[in-house]
Amino acid sequence: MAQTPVKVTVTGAAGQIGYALLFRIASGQLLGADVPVKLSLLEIPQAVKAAEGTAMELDDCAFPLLSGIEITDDANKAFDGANVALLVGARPRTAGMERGDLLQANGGIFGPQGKAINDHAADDIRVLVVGNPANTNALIAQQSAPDVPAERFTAMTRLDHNRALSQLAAKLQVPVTEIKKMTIWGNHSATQYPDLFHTEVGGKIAAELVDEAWLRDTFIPTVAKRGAAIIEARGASSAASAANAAIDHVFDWVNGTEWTSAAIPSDGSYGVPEGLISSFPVASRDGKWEIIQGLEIDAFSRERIDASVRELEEERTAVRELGLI
Ligand SMILES: NC(=O)c1ccc[n+]([C@@H]2O[C@H](COP(=O)([O-])OP(=O)(O)OC[C@H]3O[C@@H](n4cnc5c(N)ncnc54)[C@H](O)[C@@H]3O)[C@@H](O)[C@H]2O)c1
Ligand SMILES: O=C(O)C[C@H](O)C(=O)O
Repeated sequence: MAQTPVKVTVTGAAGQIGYALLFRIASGQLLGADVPVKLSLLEIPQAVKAAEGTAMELDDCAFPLLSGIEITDDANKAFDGANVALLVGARPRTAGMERGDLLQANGGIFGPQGKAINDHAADDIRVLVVGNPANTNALIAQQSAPDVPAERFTAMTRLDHNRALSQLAAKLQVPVTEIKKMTIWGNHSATQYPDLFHTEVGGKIAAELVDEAWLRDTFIPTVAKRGAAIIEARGASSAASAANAAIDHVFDWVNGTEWTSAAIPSDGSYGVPEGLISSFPVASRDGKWEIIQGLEIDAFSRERIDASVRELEEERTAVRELGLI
């Protein structure tokens, strides 16, 4: 273990996603099987004891790559020297609640955490926001961190991407590995647009392999409302699948990929207003996300991308009015 450990800060570490995430980070799945990590767990004071319990279990795994664990309720300490920040801690949506209801409840968490990242994180900090409403929480954190390059703040739509892969694979009876170029556009919400017009299966465009009614009336709503369906079925929001998607997002960001979905700050591509943190088809090269350019967007897709982007603009307006950015 010659390499200096990478410091990974996880907020909401005592929560259910935290429990599904931390062991995978410590085992090397977040950054690579040869990269030592140091974990920093941030929790609210009343959950610090539970985080200590999780840390005891992490110790008991004797992970060869885990070089240390810090636990704190102080964001300034938690992000001090952090190279990767996974902002999970937030209030989860419960049955019947829409993401808009969460803006006020969660907005206050992400401003101070963004400031702590700004003031204390390492120069190469990469931030993934998982806590909902993820895109707008990422925007709040980013706006509170003016010294950190804006593109280091991202939000998670990889779970939506993976859900779309799984639904399409089941429909076409193919392994997920045969599906290429899946794309989620927009917000991590029920307005998101999973796009099959650029997705390829065995070299053919997926939208041409399924009938339009299934695409419009089954596939899109099933993927977009999967979070609510999981809450309905489990009585709690998705946890292991969300942790899995966070691992996928950061692994690909650091190690590279030719095509996936991630919510990153818009540069104006595809008519998405600059600055909104919106999901795009992305590649990762040299440790940086790039929006895949040059895709043709037909009227069906345009309408759906625009609807989700409109929702992101409304959320941005709402948090501006609340004084959160
Ligand atoms: N983007 C996605 O795809 C996706 C998927 C699933 C869940 N989520 C979201 O992830 C978030 C966490 O979900 P969960 O199931 O782990 O929730 P949870 O309630 O089990 O855990 C949340 C944890 O965050 C902690 N917390 C609250 N405020 C905090 C703060 N200011 N600083 C540090 N920690 C804080 C709580 O004490 C709790 O331990 C929710 O917002 C949920 O909606 C997002
Ligand atoms: O939908 C939710 O509120 C939970 C989470 O974002 C999910 O997609 O599973």
